[in-house]
Amino acid sequence: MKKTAVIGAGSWGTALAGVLADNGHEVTIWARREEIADEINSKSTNSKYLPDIHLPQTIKAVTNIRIAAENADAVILVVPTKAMRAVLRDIRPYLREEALLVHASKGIEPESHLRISEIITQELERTDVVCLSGPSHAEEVCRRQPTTITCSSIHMELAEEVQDLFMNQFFRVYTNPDLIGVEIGGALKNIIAIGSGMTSGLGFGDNARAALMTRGLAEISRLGVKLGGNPLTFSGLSGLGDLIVTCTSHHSRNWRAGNMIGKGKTADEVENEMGMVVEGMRTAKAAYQLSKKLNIDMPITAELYAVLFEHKDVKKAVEALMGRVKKKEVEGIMSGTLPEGGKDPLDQLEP
Ligand SMILES: NC(=O)C1=CN([C@@H]2O[C@H](COP(=O)(O)OP(=O)(O)OC[C@H]3O[C@@H](n4cnc5c(N)ncnc54)[C@H](O)[C@@H]3O)[C@@H](O)[C@H]2O)C=CC1
Ligand SMILES: O=C(CO)COP(=O)(O)O
Repeated sequence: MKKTAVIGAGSWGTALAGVLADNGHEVTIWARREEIADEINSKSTNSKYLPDIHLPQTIKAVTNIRIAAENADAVILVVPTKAMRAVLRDIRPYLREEALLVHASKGIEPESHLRISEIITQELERTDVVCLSGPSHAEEVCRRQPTTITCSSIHMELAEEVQDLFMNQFFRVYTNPDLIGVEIGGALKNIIAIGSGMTSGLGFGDNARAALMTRGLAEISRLGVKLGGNPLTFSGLSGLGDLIVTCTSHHSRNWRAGNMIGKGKTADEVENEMGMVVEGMRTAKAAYQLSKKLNIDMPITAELYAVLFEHKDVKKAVEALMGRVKKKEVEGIMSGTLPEGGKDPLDQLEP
């Protein structure tokens, strides 16, 4: 039994707190708002973020980050990307050096273009962080429905500790040493999920969604490989797996946001209405900036950026994508044009 602190009492932090409590760990969840902590402590519910869900009664909530962190053996950071730096600055004085450090957030910071583990390293001056990422809607995890997920770190022994911490009969955890690929896949699929929601909002069907997901995965992989990710990671749980779960589900806030935009709302209206984080919006800005800086072709991201930040009409964005110049479908070994810096995926397949 470990003392664990979950930092962030939104849907995902609360769901992960439930898994840890099911596994017999002591769980303290840090909530920013008093009323959320009170509700968790008095009723074992978090109705704003997870309506109709009863949490294990052993979960305790606090609003003082020091109390959550100071005795914890493992600290799980689960706040939106835009809040991560401020939370890290608040928690830093109370973190034990030997505490296992995990994050489960999905995003890239605009302007700095840093992944979450890089933000953590910058703010805490430690590299011993593990990322937990994969196809996992909080609403289903809370109902103990079968879920698979990946954890990754540059220190694989720590990833294995996190695998042991979370793994149970309904929550199956794999490890993957490719931290760059795991974080990039988890962050960028949210952009494509917004696009998938838009196609439904526009009244398009399965063909459009399949097109967007497949070509979306191609551009996620293109950027991810350029940044140093393993091409195979993008067809794994944190890549294709998470792309499927977010592009095809009404649980996804990114999908729902895109759907509303497809039906005619502006990005600002949607962000105000959602009341929950829509990570894909800011990540679209970061990915667009990165694609320009690194000269990577990311047409779907570029069109979504124009819709979200330059008021481009969604239908015009679809026309632009469909009217692009002729292209070959496959990059790399099959077309004889391996992306610059990319490794041949066939060389990395295990026998
Ligand atoms: N909901 C899900 O099923 C999954 C979410 N994630 C990721 O987990 C991260 C957190 O998302 P959710 O819990 O779903 O979001 P949410 O929208 O359900 O909750 C966000 C939480 O962050 C807190 N928060 C917002 N701004 C803050 C600030 N400035 N400082 C401190 N706390 C702040 C809110 O009070 C709330 O507790 C995101 O990066 C998301 O992509 C990852 C996997 C699954
Ligand atoms: O990342 C998720 C599932 O794996 C949740 O996606 P949303 O943030 O779009 O709800």
